Amino acid sequence: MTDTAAAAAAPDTGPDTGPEPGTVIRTRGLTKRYRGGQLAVDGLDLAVPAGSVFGFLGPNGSGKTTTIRMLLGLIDPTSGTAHVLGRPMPAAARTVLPQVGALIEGPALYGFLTGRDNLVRFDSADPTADPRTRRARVEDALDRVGLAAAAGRKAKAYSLGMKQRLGLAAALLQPRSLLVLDEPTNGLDPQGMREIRTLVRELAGEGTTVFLSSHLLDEIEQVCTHAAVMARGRLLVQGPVSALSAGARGRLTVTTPDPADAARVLAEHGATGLVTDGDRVSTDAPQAGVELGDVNAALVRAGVRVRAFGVERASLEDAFVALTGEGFDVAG
Ligand SMILES: Nc1ncnc2c1ncn2[C@@H]1O[C@H](COP(=O)(O)OP(=O)(O)OP(=O)(O)O)[C@@H](O)[C@H]1O
Repeated sequence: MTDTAAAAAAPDTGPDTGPEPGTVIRTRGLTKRYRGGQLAVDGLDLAVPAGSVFGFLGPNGSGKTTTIRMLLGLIDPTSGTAHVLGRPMPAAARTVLPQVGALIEGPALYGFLTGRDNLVRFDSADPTADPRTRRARVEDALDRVGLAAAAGRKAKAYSLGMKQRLGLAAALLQPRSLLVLDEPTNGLDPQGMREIRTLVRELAGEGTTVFLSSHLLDEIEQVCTHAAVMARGRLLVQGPVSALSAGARGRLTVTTPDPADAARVLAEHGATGLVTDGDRVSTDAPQAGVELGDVNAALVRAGVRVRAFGVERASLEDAFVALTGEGFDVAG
């Protein structure tokens, strides 16, 4: 039996506690072991709040695409459950998927057709789409992704960024509650990345929940309200991006012509993680309860000439390093 046949045969109920209100995607113990034995996703408990831009972050091979394929009912989990828009997947795929716009592994476009005609083709393939309003839907979708002016050009002449936007336009032909985008900026130049990020922010502003996978930490920081971090098929952490970054302490940096004295004074005040680099001495940010002004005063009292003094906010990357004890290796 194929995966799809198994999915169709599965009943629309399951041995789990069901969805949660305000949660657009909920998985419990979601696990996928491929036939070759590879454990791609291992006991994933994911909760994506309605209205969030949710970044699904992890190095290549960490299980992001496999998870997305299970969420969309394209492959069956080995065990565990997934609810999307409150319904179990893959059992409820037929009712759920029309409300979900998805862009995975690049859009399937006909290069010899214009951008507009590609959208007409997508719309015609949708049995629920009224042919009488097709033109308006297509023009509206082109407009939303900023391709109205280029709509009459053949898709093969489009840049990679334009092709991605055309794929998004196809996903937006119908109103969607949820957009699922697998590495939407992969392979794009900085301008193309900016276009996609702007579009994602706009869509989120209109109330669409966006679930996007990425291996780029700064991308997640720039566009996402929430994030989950995957490594080797397991979920390391999830939550609001601000809370994830806050989990890491940030760094206190002192710029001074007297770095050796500064390092000594900071060490005497219990600083950890001391690093001296030329005229900059940095340490882990002091624990809560330590008054930064006191640290600065101690430096000055000891004769250290302080040129600059400040705490740099922790980034998501700091949080990731703190969590895993290793850098974020995109090569996986
Ligand atoms: N069809 C398959 N059969 C066997 N193993 C697979 C299959 N698809 C993926 N894998 C393996 O499962 C693991 C997770 O892959 P997956 O593609 O889900 O990761 P990813 O985080 O999306 O990475 P990428 O960004 O490279 O797609 C990898 O070790 C991969 O080699």
